Amino acid sequence: MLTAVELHAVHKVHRRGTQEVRALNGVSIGFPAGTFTAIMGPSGSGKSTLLQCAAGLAEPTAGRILVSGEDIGRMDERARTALRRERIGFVFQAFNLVASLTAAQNVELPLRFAGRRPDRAEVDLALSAVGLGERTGHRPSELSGGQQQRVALARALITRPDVLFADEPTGALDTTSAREMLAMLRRLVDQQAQTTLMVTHDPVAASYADMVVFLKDGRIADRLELEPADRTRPGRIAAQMARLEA
Ligand SMILES: Nc1ncnc2c1ncn2[C@@H]1O[C@H](COP(=O)(O)OP(=O)(O)OP(=O)(O)O)[C@@H](O)[C@H]1O
Repeated sequence: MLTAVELHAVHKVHRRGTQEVRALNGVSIGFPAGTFTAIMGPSGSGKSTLLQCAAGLAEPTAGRILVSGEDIGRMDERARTALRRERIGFVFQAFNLVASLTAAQNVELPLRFAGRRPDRAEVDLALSAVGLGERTGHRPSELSGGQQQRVALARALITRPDVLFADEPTGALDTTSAREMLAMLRRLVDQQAQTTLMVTHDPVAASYADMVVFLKDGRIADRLELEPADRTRPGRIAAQMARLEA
């Protein structure tokens, strides 16, 4: 199986004034293409830092990161920008939509940044795929939280990225919208082999993944492989989290 993202002995030290915080402390792991991984761990364990480094949004202090087999540390700034714009999709807890633009214009943005003229049919299709075909002309303030996050998902996927990164994508959603978003992410993996890495605190959200990686103190503390029968059965994941937080 191809590995979409590989981390080799990755360290990340954040400097805050004279203080140093070791957010990642020698993380080595591969994420197979076409799979859905949830990253869990106590607050401050390094989850967001891992995602930011793997996506090329933050630079590791040491170690190597490969995306689709390419070492992103060896890329010049131009290549890294192109990687971020065209081969990586990102969804955040705060939807980060541009308030003055319509849903369709928000989805078009990554294509414009990549220097491509957006194709209206392509944008409409992306919004239909997330169930928003009727709302392409709405502005974010005219959409519910769940709908705004679906616009953000369509925007993240419009460039057909190798990897979709999601940092607490359901953190700001009500239970029903959260389940819809998770089911959508799962379908993308099952039907389009969309490699997905998601940081979450929620064992229910993690239970939609194929694998759960647990971080503690910047290291991988454990992994749990999930069978389809485990989906939406968060008990084992919650128990593992409780052990890590004990
Ligand atoms: N930009 C930064 N500058 C300084 N320290 C940082 C920075 N980003 C993260 N840290 C520190 O690095 C450690 C890991 O942070 P990170 O956000 O990756 O953890 P996390 O597991 O995602 O936490 P949470 O679940 O609370 O979001 C924490 O101690 C955090 O305070």
